[in-house]
Amino acid sequence: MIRFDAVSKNYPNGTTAVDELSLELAEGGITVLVGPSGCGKTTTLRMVNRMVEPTAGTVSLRGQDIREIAAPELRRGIGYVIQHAGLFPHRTVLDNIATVPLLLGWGKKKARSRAAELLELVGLPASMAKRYPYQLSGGQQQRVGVARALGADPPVLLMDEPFSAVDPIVRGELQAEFIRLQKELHKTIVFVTHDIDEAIKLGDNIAVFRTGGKLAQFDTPERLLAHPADDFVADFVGQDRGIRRLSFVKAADLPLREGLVLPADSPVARARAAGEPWVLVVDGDRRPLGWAAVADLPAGGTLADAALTPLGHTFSLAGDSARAALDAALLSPSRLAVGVDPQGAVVGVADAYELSAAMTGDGAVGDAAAEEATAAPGTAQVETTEAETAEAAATGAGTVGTETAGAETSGAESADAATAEDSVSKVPVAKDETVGGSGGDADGAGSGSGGDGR
Ligand SMILES: Nc1ncnc2c1ncn2[C@@H]1O[C@H](COP(=O)(O)OP(=O)(O)OP(=O)(O)O)[C@@H](O)[C@H]1O
Repeated sequence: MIRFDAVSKNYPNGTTAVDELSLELAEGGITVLVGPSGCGKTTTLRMVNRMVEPTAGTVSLRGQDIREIAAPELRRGIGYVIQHAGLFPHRTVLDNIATVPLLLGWGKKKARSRAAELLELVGLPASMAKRYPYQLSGGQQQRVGVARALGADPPVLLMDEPFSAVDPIVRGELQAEFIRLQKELHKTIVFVTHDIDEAIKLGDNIAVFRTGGKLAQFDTPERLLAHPADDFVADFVGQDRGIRRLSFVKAADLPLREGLVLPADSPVARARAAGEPWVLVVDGDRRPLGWAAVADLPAGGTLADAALTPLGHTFSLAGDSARAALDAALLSPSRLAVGVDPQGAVVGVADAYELSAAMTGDGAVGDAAAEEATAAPGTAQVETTEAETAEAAATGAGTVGTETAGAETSGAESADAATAEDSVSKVPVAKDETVGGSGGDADGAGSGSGGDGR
């Protein structure tokens, strides 16, 4: 639904921020733009809401060239979340969230009641409504930023490093909450991060950029991990991509052995006949009781007479990934992983070798989709020059510097002064002008990000 056709952005100083980008972002999905600093992620994101205008090519939204849509109208349907949330410091949490509905002329009561709903939606207690941003933690502020962007229920959300400024634990919580929220809302989300783990966790599709604004690969997380298009992507994705890839292989598809699973009333001789050092003893409902070490079994009788070693943890064939299965094998006293069905009954066991062979051999489990992977254009990496780096620092493009509360407050104040519907058109302009002062876009649209959540 968002489509880039041969889109480039060149700045007068000779920087190519985005180079002939062609990309189609799925409706209702999360597309993550990832890559090293200065590779054009933020520029690409801002071309979607016309904060940056392309030098060449076309960006279209649901089939319509966005140049045909007035920027204020376009932005009404596009929520915008930035690093550090960019909340208005002099407004309460509730009024921050109500910003866009108020600008749209909803009236105070309706806007605030919508804001209260959104507060709950992002997992914040109603008691926080009257607080000011400085009275919230970084993670809470970020939730308010997300709630504000959702104010007018826009179908599209642009998120620029929204979780980068919080510690890893809070970040994990925000990511989990975000996944939950998206399951409910099905927004079309473009999400910028420099963190490949975050990209893999959140993205339905991932666009990896290299310096020079070139798209290196556009793929699902699974395919990116299984088939990086070139050395640059492989390096960027990381050394442990094999292990991480297992998260996308369903445990249900793994081959398991049943011969080592024996009911407690089985004769000891049967366990010996299995020819393996361990057997798994189960009850009448095939629930696991524990491991029996064959070498330590009594001479006769049944497995009910044997001393059992506790199980370790099992993995679920219904919901777990191959990664959980491999983990279960590595931690198991027998080095065998136990797969159970939703009722907790044992389906079978496998060791780490069998599991990894199934996952990495010819015709490996979960590889069918990966086979469809298309090779991405493997263009040479363009190094960022020192001058460009200095330019980036000076303009503060995509950095916190442009996203100061002060800049956003000015935008807000301008908005407050204008009439409601009018201010919808004026806010982005006021904001761009304010921020543009720190080094604007060549088109005069301003390179700074706004904080009005739209
Ligand atoms: N207004 C501008 N004028 C000149 N060059 C610019 C301008 N804005 C951005 N650039 C350059 O365009 C390139 C891409 O910048 P962009 O902010 O899109 O990168 P990014 O991938 O988001 O980086 P980061 O992860 O560091 O935020 C950089 O080299 C940057 O210096």
